[in-house]
Amino acid sequence: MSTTFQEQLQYKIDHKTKPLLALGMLEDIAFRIATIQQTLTPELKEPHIIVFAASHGIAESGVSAYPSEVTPQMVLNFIAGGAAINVFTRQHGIKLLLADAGVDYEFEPNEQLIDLKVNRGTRNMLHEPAMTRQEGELCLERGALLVDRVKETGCNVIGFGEMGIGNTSSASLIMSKLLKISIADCVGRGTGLDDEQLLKKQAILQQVLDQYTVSENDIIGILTVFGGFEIAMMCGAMIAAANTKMIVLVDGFIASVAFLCASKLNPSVKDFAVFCHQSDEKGHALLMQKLDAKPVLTLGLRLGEGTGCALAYPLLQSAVAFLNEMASFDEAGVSKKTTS
Ligand SMILES: O=C(O)c1ccc[n+]([C@@H]2O[C@H](COP(=O)([O-])O)[C@@H](O)[C@H]2O)c1
Ligand SMILES: Cc1cc2nc[nH]c2cc1C
Repeated sequence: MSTTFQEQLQYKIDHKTKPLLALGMLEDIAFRIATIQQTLTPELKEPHIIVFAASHGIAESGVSAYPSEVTPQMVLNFIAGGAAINVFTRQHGIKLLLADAGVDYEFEPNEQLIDLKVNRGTRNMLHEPAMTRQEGELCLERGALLVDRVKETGCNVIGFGEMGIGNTSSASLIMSKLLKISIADCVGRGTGLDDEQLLKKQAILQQVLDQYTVSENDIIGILTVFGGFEIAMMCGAMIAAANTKMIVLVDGFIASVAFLCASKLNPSVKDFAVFCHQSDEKGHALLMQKLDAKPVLTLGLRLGEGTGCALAYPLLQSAVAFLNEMASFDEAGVSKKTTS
């Protein structure tokens, strides 16, 4: 009797020297990675994380606890190697790429910063759409092209992070619109708003939402109206990564919203995703539920930058290692479960 690939894979996992299912979520991760690679002996090669940075016009309306200039300042910090994502990618041997998707700052040419700048920040969507449709399409295209370049290194596992003061506002609006959920359920404290500031942010975002008529089927239209450049670029990058059968590491709230857009444009991206962590940002738990996702880590992070991807990566390595290296009951001469 012939067995399917999935049956062979499940058999291999189930016959490792452990009680059935005793490696919990590591078994799901191993199953997913092996299925993506269509092999019983998967490998993780040339892991990359790309951080896309962009500025947001809405930031001038008081929706973030930090000023807009933190975005270019943090880009300089990434270049200098001093941000959390630099530390964690160094720790785990992950190659970090930095892309300027649309920061409102003229950086000196620097070989560590990939210039994909579409504009110097989005427009304030309280007054006009965050970007033009052409800009939105350019973001998808540039994100995809960068991933195609990374693919040439032999990379088969890639995570996406972001940096953009104000981007939880864009993410909340996109989530609310695409999933038809009230904005109140999608808005959170972002970089750390207090109760009063949170209510103000919610009122501003409700005003934005009421202002535009865009169909929930028009994904690019929604990205265009609500921004931002880094979210649209992550969306294009995720689709390209899945198209070339890479494992797609999904980070926190903003990256998950980019993934939501990607999955609406191309439902097959879901087969390539590993949801790395449950962010503390309000809205993320509901978004994970709607995507039927069970994040690997719950650490109370709300940083972005792809930090959840970097922190989850060693667990993917463990999942692949147990599948490749652990002995089976037969190999080790260990007695199998007693059957009643
Ligand atoms: O990844 C997350 O879940 C996450 C949650 C809250 C905030 N952030 C980061 O904080 C910034 C956006 O927050 P805000 O308040 O400026 O909209 C942006 O740079 C994100 O990387 C990230
Ligand atoms: C300092 C700082 C670092 C960040 N990294 C990602 N989002 C951020 C927001 C702030 C404010």
